[in-house]
Amino acid sequence: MASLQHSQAIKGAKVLMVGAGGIGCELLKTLALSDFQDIHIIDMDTIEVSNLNRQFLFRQSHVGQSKAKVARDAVLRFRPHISITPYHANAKDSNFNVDFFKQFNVVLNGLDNLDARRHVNRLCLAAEVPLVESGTTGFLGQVTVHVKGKTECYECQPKPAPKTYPVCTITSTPSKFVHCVVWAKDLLFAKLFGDKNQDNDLNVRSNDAARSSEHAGDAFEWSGNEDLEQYGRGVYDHVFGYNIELALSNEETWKNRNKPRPIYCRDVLPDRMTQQNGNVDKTDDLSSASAMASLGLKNPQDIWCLMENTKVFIEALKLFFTKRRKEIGNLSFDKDDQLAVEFVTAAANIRAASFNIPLHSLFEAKGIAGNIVHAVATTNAIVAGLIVIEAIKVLKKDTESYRMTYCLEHPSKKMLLMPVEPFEPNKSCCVCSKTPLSLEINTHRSKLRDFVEKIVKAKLGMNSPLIMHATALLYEVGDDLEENEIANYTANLEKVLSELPPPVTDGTVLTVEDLQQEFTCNIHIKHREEFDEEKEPDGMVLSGWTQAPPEKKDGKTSIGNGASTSKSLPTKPGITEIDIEVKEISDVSPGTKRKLSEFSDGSTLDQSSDVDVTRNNKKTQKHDEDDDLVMLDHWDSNMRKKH
Ligand SMILES: Nc1ncnc2c1ncn2[C@@H]1O[C@H](COP(=O)(O)OP(=O)(O)OP(=O)(O)O)[C@@H](O)[C@H]1O
Ligand SMILES: [Zn+2]
Repeated sequence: MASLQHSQAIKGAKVLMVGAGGIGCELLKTLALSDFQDIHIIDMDTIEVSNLNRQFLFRQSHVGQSKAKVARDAVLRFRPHISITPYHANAKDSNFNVDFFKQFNVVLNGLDNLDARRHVNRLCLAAEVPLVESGTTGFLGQVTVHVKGKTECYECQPKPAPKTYPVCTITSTPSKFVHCVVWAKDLLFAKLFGDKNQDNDLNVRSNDAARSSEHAGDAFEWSGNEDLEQYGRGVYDHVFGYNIELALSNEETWKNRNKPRPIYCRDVLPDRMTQQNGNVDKTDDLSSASAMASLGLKNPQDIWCLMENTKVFIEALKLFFTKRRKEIGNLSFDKDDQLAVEFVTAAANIRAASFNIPLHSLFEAKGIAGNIVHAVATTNAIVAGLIVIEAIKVLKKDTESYRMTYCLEHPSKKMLLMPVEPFEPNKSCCVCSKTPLSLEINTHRSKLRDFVEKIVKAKLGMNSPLIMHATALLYEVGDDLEENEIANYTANLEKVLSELPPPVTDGTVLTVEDLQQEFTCNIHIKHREEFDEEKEPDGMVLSGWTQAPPEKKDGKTSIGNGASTSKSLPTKPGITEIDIEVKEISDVSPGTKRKLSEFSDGSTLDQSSDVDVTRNNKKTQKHDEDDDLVMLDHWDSNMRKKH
């Protein structure tokens, strides 16, 4: 029986849930059944067909409706007297500001991306509202508690960087199927169907740059009246034939590598698939826009031969231009978009064939392209239960018993759940401890735009940044700016740092601020001439976020409360940096506080991705470059998991 204190804490609480997906639906049900009376839910999504078998509250008839509203209605059916307030909105919208957050006693995250997690973390810090964070990826899960001044914040532990590949591996020298998928999705798909103004490295680097770009301009543009099959064949020949020939002419590249072979459409598919101006159906029935369906290819687990991939490539391209023409120019790859997955699979396979890399099925390519980890409903349910347990402790201010709990894939010492005492705030965290950062950058070459995109937005997760050099404003985003201010900031973006008014040079301290997040940090600029293209592809290095843990005299890494440093927790599931201090769990009497160091399997999930641990990116499953093992590296804002 719950004590009076316990039930009063629950009944009097006003709770904000962010995310009504796999974890969020379980969480809402568990909150309602635990007697919570006042729950607010923010989710920006509507229900998709792909959510139906993954989120138990949703039905076919709900497709297209707000997740938050449907989840509310489903739970009100068995708890009609509680108050559930849904918001069909992005948690980053400006109306969810610090004052909005202040009305809640606790915030519970069931998110799927790093960006939103960081944003909510900052608002919780600013509003001084405790946050319970969560993430799952397959069988792995974690729940952590973040209370300002008492425990580390969500950003105290650096998140592992998303797996990235050197540009030249993707554009010119792929050696794994994943490189071909990244090329097909981020370059070719983006070039043909995405925003035309975006930078795109699609053109093969060549000494003859002028010739290359001249040719590229023609091949990718559809004139509007050109026969679509002919256009598709032109694109095909350009990227799989001509560009490969061009790359081959760069002999240095191939001295120690296997040469690719150019592939031309006529050699694979001599005959046209349709008559000129032929049988392309011009209806707008999006559900039938599938190249596989048109071509009679049924099994997504089949590996198509080169000819089948070629047919899917041409057919998918034609379908985009006939059935989804309005979307062209605005599309970005979505793993739930069947036609996009078909196109990317075919393009990746044709490129793989060219580079003598084994071909893969659509099912496999989709998994790689969408960074999919199949979700386990039970893990979501366990994690939702743990969130409620921690939320109740927070409401009772039972600080001593807060735990971060890790759900492991295999029992370790007969335990599947590993509770660990939370760490103290990291004194070098720039978010909760306001510690300055330092940035090595070439101030003569890097533009303000590079700094804004790669550091302020990507690394610091700011949405509406303001950048100051002493009292001078270099850049600002906002709805209330005057035209001349906008013109001024736009011009600044294109200037290299050392030419800004006033110049940003070695020794400058920039102040970067996001007013909505109430997050400010100072960045010390250090000029550096050269960067390693492979290891430092951004051309700049941000540091000072966290410091290495103190070395103990015996050489062991210090772990436990107070040692909340970058090394104190393993950051990837299965990678145990702390095996050195393993204790038998059986030695720990029930009720004894445990630290992660006491468990031999210290699997830890990073919550940046939707699984991010999903997470920063959904816990994300990536295929490791070196051994084709599926690796969880949790953090790209684009990463996704599957339920
Ligand atoms: N910035 C945000 N504001 C509001 N809701 C968000 C934000 N970012 C993510 N979400 C929501 O968080 C939820 C995360 O849930 P989950 O990871 O189960 O995703 P899903 O959409 O249900 O599944 P999948 O990503 O595999 O399609 C989603 O419903 C998503 O809409
Ligand atoms: Zn912190």
